[in-house]
Amino acid sequence: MSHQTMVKYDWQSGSRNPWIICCLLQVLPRQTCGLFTHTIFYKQYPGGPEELDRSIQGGELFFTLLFNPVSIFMTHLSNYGNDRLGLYTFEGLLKFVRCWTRLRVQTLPPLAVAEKYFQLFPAERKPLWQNPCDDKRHWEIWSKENSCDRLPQLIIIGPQKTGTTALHAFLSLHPALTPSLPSESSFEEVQFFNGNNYYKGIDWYMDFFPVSSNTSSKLRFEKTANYFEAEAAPERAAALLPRARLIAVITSPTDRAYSWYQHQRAHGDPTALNHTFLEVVSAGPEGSSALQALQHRCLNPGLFSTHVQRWLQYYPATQVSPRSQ
Ligand SMILES: Nc1ncnc2c1ncn2[C@@H]1O[C@H](COP(=O)(O)OS(=O)(=O)O)[C@@H](OP(=O)(O)O)[C@H]1O
Repeated sequence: MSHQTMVKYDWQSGSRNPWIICCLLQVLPRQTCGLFTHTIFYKQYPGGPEELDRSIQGGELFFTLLFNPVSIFMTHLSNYGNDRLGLYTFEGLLKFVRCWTRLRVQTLPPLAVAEKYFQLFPAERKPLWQNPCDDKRHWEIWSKENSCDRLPQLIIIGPQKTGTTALHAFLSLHPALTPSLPSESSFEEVQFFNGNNYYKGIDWYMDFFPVSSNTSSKLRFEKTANYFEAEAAPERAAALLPRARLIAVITSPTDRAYSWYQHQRAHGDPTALNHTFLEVVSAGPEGSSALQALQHRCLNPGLFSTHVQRWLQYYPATQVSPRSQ
């Protein structure tokens, strides 16, 4: 057997590493890259060729195929024509499966596989970023320029109008804390876990936390006040920053709602300018959609229990610090 390249994607690590359908492009999830991304000889297979044969004949590779509805194995395109170790591996695997199981093995062109995959795993149409530093295999194939010291350990999650700007300013003065860099569009807020910035990826997020020699020992933090009520934020934050500490500021929901109403008036929101606070908070279903939307923004973040409970589904209570003003 001559030299060949085999790339194996490990489906058994349990890590969710999905990709997305974006701009009409279907990108299949590339699972954790497990074994070989370099050229190897059959005889030099780690543990000996019998290890590879064992994996094919009822071992790890066989189980990978057995337990996953869709298996994707890749080889580098340039090696595709003469990847003899790949051909050996998969011919052997298919023979073994046909001989010993009743599985009907199907092959499909890439687009059809993508369609099938997203049909089976619709939740994976959207990404859920995880910390590459938590898995040695991810970390090893990650860009050399990246560092594990570029994610926050503390997040002020809001809600809006509870004094989060002041809290952010006070914490920024502390010598042991480093705030995220200000955003051009949203000032001190990064706005990553709650909206479309999330799709810009973790490199985009990490750029808010530059590493420098005198800050690496400091605790990095960011504040985004509308993470608190954003439905997707707890799961996303916990996937990337499972050990982060969170601060939520709890204040009177009425004061908070009124502050938001005034905020909107100050920003020239016509609905807030044309209605009293009482009209906004007491509007019924017959009110205009703009009025309903304003009412929602006034009241929804104040449903503290609902939102805190959602965060507690993803973070242990010991990491969430509700703070009253
Ligand atoms: N230390 C302290 N204690 C209590 N309240 C405080 C404090 N600092 C600021 N504030 C009041 O908080 C309101 C602004 O909240 P935020 O900074 O969270 O607003 S924002 O969501 O970032 O826009 C805003 O409330 P209103 O003045 O009622 O609008 C601030 O006055």
